[in-house]
Amino acid sequence: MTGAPSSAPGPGRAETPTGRERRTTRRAALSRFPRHAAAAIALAARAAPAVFTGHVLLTLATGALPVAAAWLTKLALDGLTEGGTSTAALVGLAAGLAGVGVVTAVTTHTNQYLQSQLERAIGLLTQGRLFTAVNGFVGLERFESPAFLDRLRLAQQASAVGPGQVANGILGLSQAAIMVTGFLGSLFVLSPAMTALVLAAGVPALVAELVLSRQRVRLHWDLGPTERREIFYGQLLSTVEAAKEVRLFGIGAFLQGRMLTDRRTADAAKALLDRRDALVQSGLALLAALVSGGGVVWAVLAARSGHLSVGDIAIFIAAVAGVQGSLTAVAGHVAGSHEAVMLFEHYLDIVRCEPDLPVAAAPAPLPALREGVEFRDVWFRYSDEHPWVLRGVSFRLRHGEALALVGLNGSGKSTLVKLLCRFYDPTHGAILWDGVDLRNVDPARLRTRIGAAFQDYMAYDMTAAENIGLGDLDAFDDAERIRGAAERAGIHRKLSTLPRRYDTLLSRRFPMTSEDGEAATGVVLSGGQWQRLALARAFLRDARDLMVLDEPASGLDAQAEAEIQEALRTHRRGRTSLLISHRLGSVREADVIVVLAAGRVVERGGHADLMAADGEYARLFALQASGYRAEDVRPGVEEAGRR
Ligand SMILES: Nc1ncnc2c1ncn2[C@@H]1O[C@H](COP(=O)(O)OP(=O)(O)OP(=O)(O)O)[C@@H](O)[C@H]1O
Repeated sequence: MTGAPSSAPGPGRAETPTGRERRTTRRAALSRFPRHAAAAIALAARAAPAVFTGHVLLTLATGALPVAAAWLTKLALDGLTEGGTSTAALVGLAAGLAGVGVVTAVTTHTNQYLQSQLERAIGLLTQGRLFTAVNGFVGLERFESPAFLDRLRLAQQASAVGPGQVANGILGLSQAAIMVTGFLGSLFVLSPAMTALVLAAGVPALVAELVLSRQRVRLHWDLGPTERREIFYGQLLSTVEAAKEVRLFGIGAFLQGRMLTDRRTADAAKALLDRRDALVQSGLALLAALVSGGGVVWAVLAARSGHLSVGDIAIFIAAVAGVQGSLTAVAGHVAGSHEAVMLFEHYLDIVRCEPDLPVAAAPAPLPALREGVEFRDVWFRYSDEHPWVLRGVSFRLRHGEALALVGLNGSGKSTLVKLLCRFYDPTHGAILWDGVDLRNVDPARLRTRIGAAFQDYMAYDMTAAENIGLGDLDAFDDAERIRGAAERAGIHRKLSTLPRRYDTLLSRRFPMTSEDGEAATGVVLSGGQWQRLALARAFLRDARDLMVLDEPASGLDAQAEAEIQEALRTHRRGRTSLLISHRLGSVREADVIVVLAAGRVVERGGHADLMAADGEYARLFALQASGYRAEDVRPGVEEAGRR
């Protein structure tokens, strides 16, 4: 195959919505509101059923209390001014008022506590579900998509507080509705015209709040990349990994400038919305003040002409304020829950996301490797927008064989390994495990069969034992196996001398407590020591069918490299392995060497054959060997180096 396949779907494309798609999504979001609000409420109820029930009951009860207080006040005032009411009845009304006050005070704080408890329970449940979903993405493509990362950030925010906000918003809405109904009823008895006026004045507030809440959600989304960049610059300025270069190159102020520019951009957009918010709210507040002011004038004149009693005036003032306050609260709760539901959608999008790589409904079984792995005309690019990285790669790795991949930087070696672990699927062509296409097997099952040390290995801020044990959770607490792996990776001696040996924290990021309960300092390993630790982690999985080592010795000193090469040679014997290395001295003993150039296999064969062919491999080998001229190497050492 010579030409590049033309219609390959790129893995990143599906996650990058266009402006039109985003607008359609927003419109559709409104129609999905009831369904998603119901999902959020159901989630809240499931997180802590008893707390949720208590919170609902108290919230609804709190809605009726102000109406009851207003009526009790009216009756007491009328009783006092109009006469004919017994003292016992007046005392009863006063006691009722006091009782309402006591119940209000108690329920308010109890309800606040229940609300906090509910939010914590929801946060725990949703964070768990969110990261279960994230862990379920078997590939890497989503983690490289800016749209996905924005959605994940919003989902994290929304999952922690979203369902609680939705529940509170809807409960608050019900509470405000009870209050509005109670006060509207009271007001209607006194003045139907005023009731209509107060109600009409509340409608613009509702509409305005809805529009503003949509704008706020849109702003959250639009500012996603800016805010993530700001966090990125902030991390560069505050993590030890970047601190060296930041100081040496004197780029602290430069990065800080970029961070603050992003912050200013985000702040300017937020300030614009806040100004709009303030303007609209002030206008609405003015309207409300005019309506209630006019109402009070009318009530006083009506009382003067004998149409209203003193108690009527009291309940009128309470009702106008109550209706207006409740309508504002209704608008606020509608907007709040609308905003929370729209944010909660990001959470739902992630937890209900389709698998990132197609997983067969009935995956093919993946028994131990018997024949080998075959790359069959594999073409790959990271997305439609990216250039081809692999262009029709075909080769076989036979069972029990040690295969080395060599080639210049960027020729596609690590990409091949990522495809082999099925972090991505080939755009065209296939990778076959004993003849079975990797697309047809369960990725988790495939990975249990592979041991690997990646070029960009992880240095976990955990103890030494944990750093190795993560290689195989079955051996996580198996000190013997962990020590064995460390010995083979040549890091045991170093780990044995650490303050708490294998239990020493390999980080200064977190506090460590020593055996006597005192605070102790974590230890920092050198680059080469970390690389040995990463190798030990890989060795812990060495009973797996296939060992993949991507530049396992790039950071090691000459002696360590010789030791590791020896360990790898011993390990490879009779096992299937794939080694990537730029140090051609370490690949010469491989059974097969595959040379990649610009995503194509340009040579393959044993070291001697490739040297005899005098092609790309021989050129690279000679170039590297010229750095070790024979006259500079003592005879014994030269021999040892060749072993
Ligand atoms: N996640 C990614 N998204 C987009 N392009 C990528 C990604 N990873 C690698 N590439 C590109 O793919 C090409 C091959 O990269 P790869 O890491 O496979 O090369 P390599 O042969 O392992 O290089 P090296 O010897 O430097 O490790 C490079 O041009 C690189 O820019």
